[in-house]
Amino acid sequence: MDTLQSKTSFEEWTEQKSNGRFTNWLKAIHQEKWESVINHRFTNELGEESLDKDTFSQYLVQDYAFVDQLVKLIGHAIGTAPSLEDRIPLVNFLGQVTSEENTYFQRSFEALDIPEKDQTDPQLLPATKKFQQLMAEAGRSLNYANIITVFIVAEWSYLSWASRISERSYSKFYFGEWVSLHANPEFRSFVDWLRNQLDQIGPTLSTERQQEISELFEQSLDCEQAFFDSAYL
Ligand SMILES: Cc1ncc(CO)c(N)n1
Repeated sequence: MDTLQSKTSFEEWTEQKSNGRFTNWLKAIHQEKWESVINHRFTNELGEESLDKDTFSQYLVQDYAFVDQLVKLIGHAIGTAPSLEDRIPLVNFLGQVTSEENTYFQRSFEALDIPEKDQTDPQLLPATKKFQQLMAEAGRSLNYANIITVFIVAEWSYLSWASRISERSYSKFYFGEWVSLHANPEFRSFVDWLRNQLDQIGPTLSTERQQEISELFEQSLDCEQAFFDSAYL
């Protein structure tokens, strides 16, 4: 396990690295939490298709509410991105979430017999509310770096665990497609592009602001962890 302290500044860290990406610094200083999220029991059971159907159903219901807030966050990212060139990949990704991913949820809800009320107005778990609040707050900051930091944790962590379990074939489409939605070449290149956005901004920020971004990255990881944990409550 990495022995880096969360206090290691980006400046200190890059001195020992040639071409160290800002987002790799963020991951390195929160390595333990990162590993815990991407190797969560939920992802392991999903990868073995041994995940309990009710556990997955509850997770999907909560996640659809997460996705609604994520769509709003992407809207804020689009509005605060520095140029049209930067807005376009965000717009395309937003299009995917609201088409392919949205219909994945619709088809899964039907296959899993999820009541209408749970699809449109579910009882939110505390972890879902907390994550929504973090995204809403980042959106309200109207600060592109803050906004994409939360966004990066969400997409990069999903890419990481999904890639680990994407080799096998799945008998249930709602398991298999949930993995392939987060482990395909287009998604991979979007996540890399998104990280690059922050890799470019990060090094230009003051040490204090870099520390704030690091804290936001950590809070986002905490939200991911709690979100998976609450599938088992
Ligand atoms: C909780 C959570 N984090 C990240 C993603 C990826 O968008 C998701 N669907 N749900």
